[in-house]
Amino acid sequence: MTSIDVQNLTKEYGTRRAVDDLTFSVRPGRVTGFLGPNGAGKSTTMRLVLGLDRPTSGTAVIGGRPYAGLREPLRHVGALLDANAAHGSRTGRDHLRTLATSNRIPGRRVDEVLEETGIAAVARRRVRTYSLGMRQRLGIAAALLGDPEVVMLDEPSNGLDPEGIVWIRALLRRLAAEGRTVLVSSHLMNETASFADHLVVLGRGRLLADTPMREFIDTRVCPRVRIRTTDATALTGVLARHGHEAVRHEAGHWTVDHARVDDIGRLASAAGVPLLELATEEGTLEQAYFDLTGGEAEFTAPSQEV
Ligand SMILES: Nc1ncnc2c1ncn2[C@@H]1O[C@H](COP(=O)(O)OP(=O)(O)OP(=O)(O)O)[C@@H](O)[C@H]1O
Repeated sequence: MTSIDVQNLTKEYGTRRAVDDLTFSVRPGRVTGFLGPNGAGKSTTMRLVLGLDRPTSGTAVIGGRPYAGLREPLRHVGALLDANAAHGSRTGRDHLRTLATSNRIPGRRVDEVLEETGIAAVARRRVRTYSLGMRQRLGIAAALLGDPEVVMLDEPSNGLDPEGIVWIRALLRRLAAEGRTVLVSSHLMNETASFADHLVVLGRGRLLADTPMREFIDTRVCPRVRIRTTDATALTGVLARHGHEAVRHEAGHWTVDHARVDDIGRLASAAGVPLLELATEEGTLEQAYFDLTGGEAEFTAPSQEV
């Protein structure tokens, strides 16, 4: 099985260090989400792995070999970096046929990936007439063309409609279940949470985290208990007597940190507090991500009151 291995990778553009001594591996059989604020170095890292740029120092290899050393690379690595990579004057089908021919990929794969990505109906139209979502699907079709063991996608959900978002989620899960190595960058935290098993997070070119997703969330965000009641005074009273602090939210519900739903339920029941809702609120990837990357963003808008 084929891993992507990045070792002490550094890339400088003039005096700017886009990638700073990065070391991590992307393993087969799982989807690895690649996260980080704008300018963190995700695309640069992907370009270095694909041999589209030369590192200042360090190495990036696929199955132990640099991309440039792979024969018929599309049969090993499929990548989507830029949805506008296809020539606008070509049809989608011709674009894929050219890629297939130069990588000795059987012609039937062109029709298969056109079907799989849902663009068979527009395959004979020129790419310049495609919407962003159609271009994105064409880029994904190109990535899948060689039936590769390694798939790298830079923001694949960009421009996709709701049906497309559901489709890409299932596709990524399937590729990983087939034992492929799947690296996907995204700025959409809910999306990433829905497909990733593992996360690699960058900030200002450096590695901030390389952990299973569940662990990433659980170590940063404590789950809390969420409660709705018709008698807030009784609720806060009984909780305070047992050392719990309840926090009121604008929507009308309460939350209690560092508590278990069973304990809070028993206390409320024993005190006769009427409950409309009692649930565990798991931490989200978004909360954990902000906890880690606060201060790592290079470009931020002034904060706004929510
Ligand atoms: N060709 C280039 N010449 C000069 N600087 C570059 C070049 N490519 C990238 N950079 C710089 O390298 C840094 C990392 O950029 P990169 O595009 O890799 O980040 P990213 O994490 O993919 O960001 P985004 O989420 O915005 O796509 C940025 O500061 C960017 O301006």
